[in-house]
Amino acid sequence: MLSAVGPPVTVRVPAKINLHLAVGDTRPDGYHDLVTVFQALNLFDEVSVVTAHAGRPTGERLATIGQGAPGVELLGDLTDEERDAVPVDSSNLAWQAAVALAEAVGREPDVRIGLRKAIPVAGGMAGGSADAAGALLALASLWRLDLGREALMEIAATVGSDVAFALHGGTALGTGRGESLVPVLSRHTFHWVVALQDHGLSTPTVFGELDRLRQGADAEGPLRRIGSVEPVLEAIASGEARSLALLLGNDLQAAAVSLDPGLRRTLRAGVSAGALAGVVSGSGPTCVFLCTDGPSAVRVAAELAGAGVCRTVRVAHGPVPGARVIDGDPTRPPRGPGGPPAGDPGPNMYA
Ligand SMILES: C[C@](O)(CO)[C@H](O)COP(=O)(O)OP(=O)(O)OC[C@H]1O[C@@H](n2ccc(N)nc2=O)[C@H](O)[C@@H]1O
Ligand SMILES: Nc1ncnc2c1ncn2[C@@H]1O[C@H](COP(=O)(O)OP(=O)(O)OP(=O)(O)O)[C@@H](O)[C@H]1O
Repeated sequence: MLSAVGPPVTVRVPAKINLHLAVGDTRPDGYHDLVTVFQALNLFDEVSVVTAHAGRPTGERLATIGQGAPGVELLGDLTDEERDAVPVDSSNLAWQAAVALAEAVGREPDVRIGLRKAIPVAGGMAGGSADAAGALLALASLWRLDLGREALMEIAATVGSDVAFALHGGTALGTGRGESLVPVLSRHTFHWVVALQDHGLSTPTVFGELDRLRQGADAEGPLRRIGSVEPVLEAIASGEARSLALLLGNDLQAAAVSLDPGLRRTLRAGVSAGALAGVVSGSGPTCVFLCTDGPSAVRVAAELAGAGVCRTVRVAHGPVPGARVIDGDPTRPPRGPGGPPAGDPGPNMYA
């Protein structure tokens, strides 16, 4: 186990889905203006940070596990494919967040970051962005920074377009690149089935494919774009799953399906299994299916799991809060005698 200076701080951070994702044309900076409705679901990564031994990472390839030098490591029982999909060098988004925060406060990123992942990688649920948000909050606690959430969200926006929402959580209207957020009233719980694939889709590739389809489509008439966001906000406020189901939409879906045609079968199978509606989340390939209630979601998940259209399924609900410190906050007492909350990752990785 790593021997490290001081106790680690652990943050739990949720996955996101997009209930509505309207994509504008390409901006001069290469991004697209978005109007999106994010919702955080109870599918979490955990990010632990601890002060590392002195010494800087050697070049691009950060120190390997066990040496206690600054760097990133993956925790928990991941398959080889999952480990291969997540870089543990300086390109890891949690590390990039640590560097961004360290630069913002004028210190060295002398930390070891441990990631316990449950959010699908490159799945359209902002798994890497969630780890970046988790690292920001955990380090703000470890370093006892007097930074409000607004200041963290500004730094988050420099790391990636989805990182600010991973801090914010709940349900929110995102504009700009997706980093400018306004909370959305959502007092009701919505029940989802999440269909995970055995592969990812590259976000920039999906956006590029949408641009290509839109250019090509001009010859045969414009590619349909999803409608305005106001009805979606009203449906969320009503808590009526059937109303919201009619309004789920994602301009990136056509591009994701163009790159991964099997998603058509997945989307059909979810509705055939009893979901009210399905949509690709973000840049995909994860598909999410809105169900009438919890028991219905369990039934849909069971049927979808056997339909041969995805690697596995999860039953989830939202909204849930954004990134939260769950252990080690030096300014708060440790977790109570009632033992760790459900889903605890087990013994402290740095113990
Ligand atoms: C698809 C969504 O997940 C919807 O929430 C996000 O827009 C993507 O957020 P993200 O993965 O954090 O994206 P970033 O890491 O900021 O950008 C990755 C790449 O996606 C494309 N990108 C991303 C966001 C955006 N508003 N327009 C874009 O065109 C750009 O090619 C960019 O270089
Ligand atoms: N901590 C991390 N966890 C997962 N992927 C990471 C991480 N750091 C870097 N990456 C890289 O970022 C890529 C995108 O990861 P991510 O899981 O955020 O995709 P995504 O869920 O599609 O994101 P989005 O929904 O924002 O498009 C992955 O292919 C992976 O190589």
